[in-house]
Amino acid sequence: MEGVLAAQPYDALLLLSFGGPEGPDDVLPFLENVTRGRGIPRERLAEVGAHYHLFGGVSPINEQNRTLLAALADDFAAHGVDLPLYWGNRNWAPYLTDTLRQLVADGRRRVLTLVTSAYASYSGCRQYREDLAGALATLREEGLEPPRVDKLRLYYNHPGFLETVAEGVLESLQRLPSEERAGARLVFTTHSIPDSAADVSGPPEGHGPGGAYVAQHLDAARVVAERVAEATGVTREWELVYQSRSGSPRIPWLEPDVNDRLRELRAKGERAVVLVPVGFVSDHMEVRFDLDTEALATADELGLLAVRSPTVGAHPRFVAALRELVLERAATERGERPERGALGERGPSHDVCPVGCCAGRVVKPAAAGADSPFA
Ligand SMILES: CC1=C(CCC(=O)O)c2cc3nc(cc4[nH]c(cc5[nH]c(cc1n2)c(C)c5CCC(=O)O)c(CCC(=O)O)c4C)C(CCC(=O)O)=C3C
Ligand SMILES: [Fe+2]
Repeated sequence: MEGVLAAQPYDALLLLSFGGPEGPDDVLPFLENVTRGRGIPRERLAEVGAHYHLFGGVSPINEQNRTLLAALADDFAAHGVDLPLYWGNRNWAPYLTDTLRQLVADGRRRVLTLVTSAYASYSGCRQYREDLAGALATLREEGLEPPRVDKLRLYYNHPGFLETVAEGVLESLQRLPSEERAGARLVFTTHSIPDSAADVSGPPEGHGPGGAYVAQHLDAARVVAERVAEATGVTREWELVYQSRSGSPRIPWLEPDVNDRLRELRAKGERAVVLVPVGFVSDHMEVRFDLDTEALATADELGLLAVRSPTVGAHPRFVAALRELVLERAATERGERPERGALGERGPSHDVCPVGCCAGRVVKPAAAGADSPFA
């Protein structure tokens, strides 16, 4: 038992996520929320709306977050961690601003935030910090005293994340016919983002082609590939590809696209692949549609054997990792020097985003970082 002091000085953990529609009528307003003020072509919106309608207008992401919260609550209780859990989203109810009002009403003054993105990028890191700043500013305008808000370090290279991904790959290999297993390649996937966003992802000293976004994914993929090689005794080829591109076709985004790459691999005579969505933390729409529906259909047409390995979701080892990260940060805030687990070559990420980290196209206030206008 870690004991009730373990999470001090924090008095709440806030799960901050993307949000998704919960029925057909929600799809369009949700997409309008997502794309407000961004240059997403109308046709792309209609196309993405159709993906949601294929699933009854329901994104799996909200249910996955409810499951994660329940698993965190159980894990915390089992380890004597007394930290109330809250949940707010960027694009759909429960909206972040409403959740922060509730936190204040409940008397919470020191909040630690866990976002459902494991890597550095504008969309996965700074934009969530901007969401926090916007919500805190609203509270202040309403005459409420905003709580102090911190954000957990990026967890893409935490042992409990990467070991869970590797275990999923090993299970997935078992789903291939035994004679195809040894030859199967690992095709890691993540969300494509504009090259210009990738280049400025992470702290300024790492800005340059691909930035921290690409470097972190390559580091994570390498660790997983090595674990799988050790466990199977087979060193197989691996690579990182991209999916879910949107935006104007004239603007360069990270490539190759997973579907294009599957075609090339088949043309080169490859027979089997494991698609590893290492860039995502749950089987939300980008996984269910862009991989399970579209990429697996591409593979099928090509006569390429393909299986998709699981995301970490609410796997107990990942949930334990989140608890470890919370306790680590709490200890750091108390002035202790806790162990900070990290696999791969890049070491543990910073606790506090420096100025210029994951820069956006325009400078907006962002909370929970060195440039936060809030305490
Ligand atoms: C890096 C990244 C992550 C991973 C990190 C993280 O998890 O945060 C992520 C996650 C997600 N993205 C999601 C959905 C969407 N993303 C869109 C648009 C965009 N994503 C981008 C990047 C990312 N997105 C970018 C650069 C755009 C272009 C517009 C813009 O600059 O903002 C659009 C608009 C239509 C379209 O263009 O596809 C939608 C509907 C959902 C929910 C899925 C569900 O409902 O289950 C999730 C978890
Ligand atoms: Fe997205």
